[in-house]
Amino acid sequence: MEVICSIDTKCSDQISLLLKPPSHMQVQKYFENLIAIKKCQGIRVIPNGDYGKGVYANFNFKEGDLVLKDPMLFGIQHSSNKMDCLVCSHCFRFIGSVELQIGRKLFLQNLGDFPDKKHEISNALKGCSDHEDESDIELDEQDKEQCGTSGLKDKVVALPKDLIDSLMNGSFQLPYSDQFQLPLTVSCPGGCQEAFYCSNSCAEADWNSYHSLLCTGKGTKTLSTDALLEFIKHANETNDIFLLAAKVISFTILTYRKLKEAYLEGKETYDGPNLLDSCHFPLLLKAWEPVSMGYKRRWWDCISLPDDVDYANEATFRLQVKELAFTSLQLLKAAIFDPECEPLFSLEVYGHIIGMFEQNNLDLVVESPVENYFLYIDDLQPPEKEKVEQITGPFLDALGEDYSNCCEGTAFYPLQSCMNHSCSPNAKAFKREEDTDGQATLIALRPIQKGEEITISYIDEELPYEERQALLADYGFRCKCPKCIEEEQRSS
Ligand SMILES: C[S@@+](CC[C@H](N)C(=O)[O-])C[C@H]1O[C@@H](n2cnc3c(N)ncnc32)[C@H](O)[C@@H]1O
Repeated sequence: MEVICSIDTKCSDQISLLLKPPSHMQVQKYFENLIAIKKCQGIRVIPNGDYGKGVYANFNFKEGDLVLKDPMLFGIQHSSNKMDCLVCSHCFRFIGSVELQIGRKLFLQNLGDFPDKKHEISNALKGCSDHEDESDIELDEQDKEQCGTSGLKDKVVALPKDLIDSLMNGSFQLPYSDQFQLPLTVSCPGGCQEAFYCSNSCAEADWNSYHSLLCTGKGTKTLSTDALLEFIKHANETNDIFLLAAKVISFTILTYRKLKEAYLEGKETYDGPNLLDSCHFPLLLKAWEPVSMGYKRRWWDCISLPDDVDYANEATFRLQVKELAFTSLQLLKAAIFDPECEPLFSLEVYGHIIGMFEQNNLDLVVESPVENYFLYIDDLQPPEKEKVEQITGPFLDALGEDYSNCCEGTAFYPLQSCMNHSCSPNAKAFKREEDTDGQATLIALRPIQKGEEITISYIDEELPYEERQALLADYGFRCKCPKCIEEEQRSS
């Protein structure tokens, strides 16, 4: 059965305007401004290259030079990764302390069902924060029994619960951990126990940009916390890309409200015809501008067919994806709907937002300081190394193989997402030692001359030709880079 979203019909004119690709002039102006603000003068975005817009060198770069640091516009840590790493919900830097990271992971891996344990987690964070946490919820008897003593996964070694607690509350310090200091945790200003930050400025920026509408705490600006919790639960159980789409919608609504306030105070003007006086639609278009620049296709049209779905069932699969998006959208609408921003709640817009992440496919990865900590201990000289390992060894054993998982998620980077693909790229995303947050860092793989296009590889470029082309088909193109042309000619 076809999915019908009434807003798609009701707001069709505004939706067309929101989804219309920006003109070359708009692209040029937007990126010139962004590059000036971000002070990344080494690049230019040119709107009308061979494959739409692309990024070009504005300087000569040597091999290994930093080409660009690109702060994300929207990002999420994967729900499944939240158990492994405690990171700032805004910049994705690791927070607390090495002890907290280790203790929290041991604590959570023994609790089992993570999403339902937020009170316990919050309680556990007491003493590792620069804020007094008001929550005084106690673990129930079953949890107390489980934690650190039973219910442990295979291969990992049990540690006493008191020891895990003392790691988390800061009363136990691991040797040499002062060499790996992390920012203290700052709680969410809305009082939820989901978001934590590395600084007040990150907490404030996140609140003002997205989180005030998506917070489940007492200070939230959401319409219904229950509806929001339902939306989050659905996303966690199906696809956490919906959480990222919710951030985009929340960002646009909050930006629209700020623009409207400034407009009503006479501080903001807008050009062009006033399409809908009551909702200041041109202001909504302006709030949407950063999103309008991202390359987009409808999610259910562009998502690749999973290996276990037969081509004969493709139409059914795409319809199921559309239905899933519709269910998610209805839950989000119940939580944060704003009638002045109604077109944002159309399935057409929601599908394109999610499709934007699908087409740009930019991984968010931040290395864990826990890995560096254990590497440092491993590099100590005897007899100090043996002495220290007597203390750290049991923790390493208890953590098991995944002792140093990175922070992993999905993000949208405004400049990196303008970079076209090459199977023989001249730049790549690469985190240096000093890159400890979620910004994208692009490094030159070989000398790049001023005026040359800067390309990255969207896939593993070492794969054989046919496999590369199959993976790139998900992005809607066959690669015609020199390496592909040469390999194609050789095989024919
Ligand atoms: C992340 S965007 C890159 C920016 C894009 N050119 C734009 O105009 O916004 C990815 C899309 O760019 C196009 N693209 C990127 N690299 C390409 C290539 N080597 N050949 C053909 N199209 C490419 C494809 O349409 C792809 O889905």
